Amino acid sequence: MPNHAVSDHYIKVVLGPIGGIPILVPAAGSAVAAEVLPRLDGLMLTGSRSNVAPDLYAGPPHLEGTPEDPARDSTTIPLILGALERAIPVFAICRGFQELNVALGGSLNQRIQDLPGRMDHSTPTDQALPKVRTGKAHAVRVAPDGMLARQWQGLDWSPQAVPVNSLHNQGVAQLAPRLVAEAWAPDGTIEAGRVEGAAGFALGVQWHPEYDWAEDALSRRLFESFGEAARRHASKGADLDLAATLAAE
Ligand SMILES: N[C@@H](CCC(=O)NCCCC(=O)O)C(=O)O
Repeated sequence: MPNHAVSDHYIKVVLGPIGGIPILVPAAGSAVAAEVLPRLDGLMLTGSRSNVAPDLYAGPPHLEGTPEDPARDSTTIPLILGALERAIPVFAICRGFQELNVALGGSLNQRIQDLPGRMDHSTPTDQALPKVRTGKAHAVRVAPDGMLARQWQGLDWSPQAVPVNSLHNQGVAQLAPRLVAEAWAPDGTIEAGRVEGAAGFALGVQWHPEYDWAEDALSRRLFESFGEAARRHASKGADLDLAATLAAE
């Protein structure tokens, strides 16, 4: 029986540092996306073992057995484009970052570990020790004047080496025109990007800050900033509603 589900890590991070109420959007297509968007203060795109369909970025077919989720693709791509159009804050994590890149016209490498000179960014899902799967796997270099650097002002960190976890086989091949790279792995894999010209918070990361925000101040700050952006967006909506009510009187 197919299910629409999300890891409890995402529920906890919304209720925790984001300070919001999590609403799960079912992977039920563009019609649902259109109905849900006006009701959202922020859009967080979660990770998943499934992969964005290659025909969405003119890529080659996946290797046999590569998990896909076309129902999710048909929901998240319209959600992303609609959220950016409405200046709804967007925080895209792992598969979410890949969807953001594809939605804006970019493409993906399907198995980074098979590319010359590249690392293996995946973490075997059969490993019993959670820390091995969700612990820090490599460092990323961060743009010293970008959005990540602005979020992390005042915290103890170095743009040369920010440790992150790594649970992905795929990654950015061609960066979308509206995306600006914010972080890179040692092998050059783009690990984060912001949407140029976005009216609000619009960031994607290839790693999983939802796994370690309780002990990692940099991870926690990203969610806090996203929550602040969502509340700003909500208050603008409330102001518009009030203005419309007053105008109608
Ligand atoms: N399938 C894509 C995206 C990877 C991703 O979102 N991983 C999260 C997995 C969650 C978990 O296993 O704990 C890729 O492989 O690049």
